[in-house]
Amino acid sequence: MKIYIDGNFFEKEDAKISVYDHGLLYGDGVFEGIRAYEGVVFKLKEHIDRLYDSAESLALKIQLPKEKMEEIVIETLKINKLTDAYIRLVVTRGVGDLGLDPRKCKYPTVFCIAEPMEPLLGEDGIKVITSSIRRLPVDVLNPAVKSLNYLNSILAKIQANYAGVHEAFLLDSEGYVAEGTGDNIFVIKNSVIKTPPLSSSVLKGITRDTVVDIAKESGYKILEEKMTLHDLFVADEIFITGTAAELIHVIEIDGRVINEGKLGSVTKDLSQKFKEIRSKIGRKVY
Ligand SMILES: Cc1ncc(COP(=O)(O)O)c(CNc2cccc(C(=O)O)c2)c1O
Repeated sequence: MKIYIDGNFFEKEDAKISVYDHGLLYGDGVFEGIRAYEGVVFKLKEHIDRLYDSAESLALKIQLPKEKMEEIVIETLKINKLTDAYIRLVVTRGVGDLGLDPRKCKYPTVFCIAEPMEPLLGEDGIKVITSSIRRLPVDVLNPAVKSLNYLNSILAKIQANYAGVHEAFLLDSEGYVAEGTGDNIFVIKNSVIKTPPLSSSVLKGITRDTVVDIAKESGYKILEEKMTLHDLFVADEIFITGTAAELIHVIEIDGRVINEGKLGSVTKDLSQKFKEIRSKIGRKVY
């Protein structure tokens, strides 16, 4: 595997960044997780737009134009001859003396990893718990910014691991359901689809947006609405969405079995429609 770092490609074992990189020292940076299917990078423009918005929100100036950043992703896939891949694109504040002041860093570090990833066949559903760790409030560290600060999610994931389940859901500071550690949440009740609004401390997931569009085009009633754990406990169906996860149904939450532990018809329909389009919307590599 060849890794892109600041204009050059390195073999995996030689792909290193400085210990003075503020991305490492302080989590000062942003990233995107992107997927390519059959030689098409799914919604590459949308991912690059979100990356630059996240950077802008942190006053992190990316000198490279968006077009160049897109080419970095394409070139990284080409040099590794990948068609179905998971891509990690990272921009840090850059190398600077010790001390968190961003002005110590003269220019950002940019690196891109691409690894083979077969499209998920749709796991057999997941069990989740509700974490006691609350999602960061929008006025503390806005989850809309996809930063390198993932400890909030990691602490919740540790709780899921100890509970022996796949995933943890986080509530926002008001107690409403926010999102998973690396995924958005959808709930179906009486054929109405709901997903937490951005004001519930969630990342505006690109898969989430795609599923909302598919649902609307399919004629479903879909709402962005604050939800409580009660809404999830009595749901007909629950599923999560994310670039890595795609769509995966939840079979149990905090011990409550959902839809008898089976894949629901709405989730199945949306998942099939997502699989149909995932290699058709985006940027061709070859
Ligand atoms: C907190 C959070 N919420 C929602 C999503 C889903 O967004 P997208 O539909 O745009 O992917 C994410 C993104 N989730 C994500 C992205 C990259 C890597 C990993 C990982 O688990 O290694 C997880 C995320 O990190």
